[in-house]
Amino acid sequence: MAQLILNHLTKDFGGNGRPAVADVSLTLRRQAFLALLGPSGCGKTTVLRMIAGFEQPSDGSISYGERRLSDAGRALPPEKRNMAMVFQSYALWPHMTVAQNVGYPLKVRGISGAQWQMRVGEALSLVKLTEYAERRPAELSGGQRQRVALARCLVTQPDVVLLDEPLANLDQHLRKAMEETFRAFHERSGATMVYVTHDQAEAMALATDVAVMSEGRLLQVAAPAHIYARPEGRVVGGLIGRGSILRLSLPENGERRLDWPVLREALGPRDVAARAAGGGSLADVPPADVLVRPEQVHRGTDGIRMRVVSSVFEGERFALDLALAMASG
Ligand SMILES: Nc1ncnc2c1ncn2[C@@H]1O[C@H](COP(=O)(O)OP(=O)(O)OP(=O)(O)O)[C@@H](O)[C@H]1O
Repeated sequence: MAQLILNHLTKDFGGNGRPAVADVSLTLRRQAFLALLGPSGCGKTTVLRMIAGFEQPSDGSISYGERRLSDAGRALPPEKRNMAMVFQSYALWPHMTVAQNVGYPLKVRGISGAQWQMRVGEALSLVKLTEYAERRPAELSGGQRQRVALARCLVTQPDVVLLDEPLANLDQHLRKAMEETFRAFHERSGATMVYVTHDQAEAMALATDVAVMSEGRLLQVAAPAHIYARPEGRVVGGLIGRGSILRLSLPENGERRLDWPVLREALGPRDVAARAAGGGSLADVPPADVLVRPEQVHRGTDGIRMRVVSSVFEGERFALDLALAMASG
C-alpha cells in the first residue's frame, strides 16, 4: 500500500535565520490521519505546501509510494499529484452554486453528464448538503461553506488530503460538529490526511498519528494516546494535554514513571530526597522535568499541601490552578 514519505525534508527561504523546515523525516501509511501540531511559525504550513507542490524543498525529498514527487532538483506540479488541499478560507467560487463548486474539479478533468451528477450528489450527501445544492456560497454559514470545500475535495478521489487549519474560522460548537464530518470523510475517502492545527484537543480527537514540530524540526510522532502518556521533552509535554512541568532532582533509578512516594520525597525537603537516592546528596543531581497531569492529582491524607491559586468552573468540573510551596504550577 502506498505511503507518503518525507525524507530529510528541508526548506530554507534564504533569510538569515534558521530554515523554516529542517530535516523532517516521516512515513505515513495510506489512510493515516496525521495531525501536524506546533507553535506559530514552526513550519507546519510549509511542510503542507511542500507536500502539495506549492513549494519546492531546498533539500530532502517527498515520495508517494515508489513515485518521487519532489526534491531540490525537480518537482511534480500540484495538479499531477492527485492531492487536494482544504484551506481555512474555503476558497469557493462565489458565482457558482454549491453543486457547481463541488463539481468544478470534475469538469476540469472532462467529466460531465450522469457521471458528474452522480459524483457530485454522493459528495454532497456525505457532507449533508444535498438540499443546498442550488445555493450560492454567500447564502451558507461558515460550517456549511467548509463542508462544500470538503465535498469538492472528495469528488476527485484524492490519494492525499491536506488541510490547513480548516476549522479555525468556526465557533467552538461548530468545530465539534465538523470533527464528526472529518471523521466520516476520512473513513469514506480512505485518503491519507495531513491536518495542520494549533489546537491539540482537535488533533487528539481526529488523528491516528500526531506530529509535533518546533522551530522547523519534528520533535515526536506517535499515536494520540502514546504522545499524551509519553511526550518527549518540555515542548511536546507543554503542548499536548494539560499539565504542569516541575523541575525536580530525583533519585536515578531509570524509571520514567514515578511512584507517589518517590515524587513526594522529591517535592519535600532535600535531605529526605537524598535518602531516597540511597543516602547520597541530591544537590549534585541535575534536575529533571516531571510532567504532572490533572487526572494524576488526588486529594488525600497522604499528600502534600498546596495552595489554590484559581478555580474556574468548566461545566462538568472545576479547573484548579495549584501552587506547591517549593515550585510554581
Ligand atoms: N514564502 C516565505 N518566504 C519567507 N519566509 C517564509 C515564507 N513562508 C513561510 N516563511 C517562514 O517560515 C517559517 C515557518 O512558517 P509556516 O507558515 O510554515 O509556520 P506555521 O507553523 O504554519 O505557522 P502558523 O501556525 O502561524 O501558520 C516562519 O518563520 C515564516 O516566517
